Amino acid sequence: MPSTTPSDAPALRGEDLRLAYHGTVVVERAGLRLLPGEVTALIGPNGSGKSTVLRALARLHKPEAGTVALPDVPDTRTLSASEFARRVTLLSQSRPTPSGVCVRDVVGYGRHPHRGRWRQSDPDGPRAIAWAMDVTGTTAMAERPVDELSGGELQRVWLATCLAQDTRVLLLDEPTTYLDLRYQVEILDLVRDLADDHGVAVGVVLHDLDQAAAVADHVVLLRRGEVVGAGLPHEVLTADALTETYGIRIDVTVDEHGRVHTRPVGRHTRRTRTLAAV
Ligand SMILES: Nc1ncnc2c1ncn2[C@@H]1O[C@H](COP(=O)(O)OP(=O)(O)OP(=O)(O)O)[C@@H](O)[C@H]1O
Repeated sequence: MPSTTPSDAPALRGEDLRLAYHGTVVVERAGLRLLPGEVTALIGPNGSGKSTVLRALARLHKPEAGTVALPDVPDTRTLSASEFARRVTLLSQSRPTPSGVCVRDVVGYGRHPHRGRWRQSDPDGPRAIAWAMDVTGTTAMAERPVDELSGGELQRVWLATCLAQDTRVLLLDEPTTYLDLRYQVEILDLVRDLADDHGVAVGVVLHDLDQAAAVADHVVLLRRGEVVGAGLPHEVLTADALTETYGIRIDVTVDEHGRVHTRPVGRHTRRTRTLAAV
């Protein structure tokens, strides 16, 4: 993946998005700007509209109002599916698993937009596929059928498929779901590297607020289909905003490195026992 010069112009922009299912509006006036070389985390409770926004940015959900724009394309609806897929990719929450297809071939699906309708040659394909499999730790399973993989292995294969697509914008819907701790950390490190070293603009939905604070340059907080906070992690992830948004008490601390840590306080939270009480 080539590196590029960082720029202040958004690599992908959603403006004033109104999104609905069967006439029921679930997201209103949402705006989002993904900058090259930066990671933007979308956070918010279940049903707040994160996936719907991400799908709209990926052109998989047609807005009732508003636009999705690339730097040189004011309305991405004017692009063909392949043109758009060469510039933006989405790792969605769930995908049907093809049966009897090996990992290498599934990762190769990511090259479709580069091959065109007549399956022209794709000289960069083998290198892109090998790189995507390498950085996601899927090379060793290249010949295995994907329908035999665990949830976490499959998640890494789908991520490899997105990376093989070699786009400047990467959208990830809960990419750490199913992953054990090691791969959660490795995938988020990879996301950071893609932004830092390759100038990729990343939009990522995360439920883990500490992960969002650690990996993201910007955080966008959604509540009931509205953007209620956007900015640097320590600006958005405040105890008041999180407590109000999630409906439970959430304590927030900022450590000496400026990193935000959140702590939901529920009735299950064990009280600290003092020695005297034992
Ligand atoms: N296919 C659908 N048909 C009708 N309503 C839907 C559909 N998909 C989502 N919704 C509704 O749209 C709203 C936003 O859903 P969305 O999946 O975007 O939320 P989310 O923040 O990603 O949630 P989660 O954290 O649970 O994944 C919810 O009220 C949800 O019930």
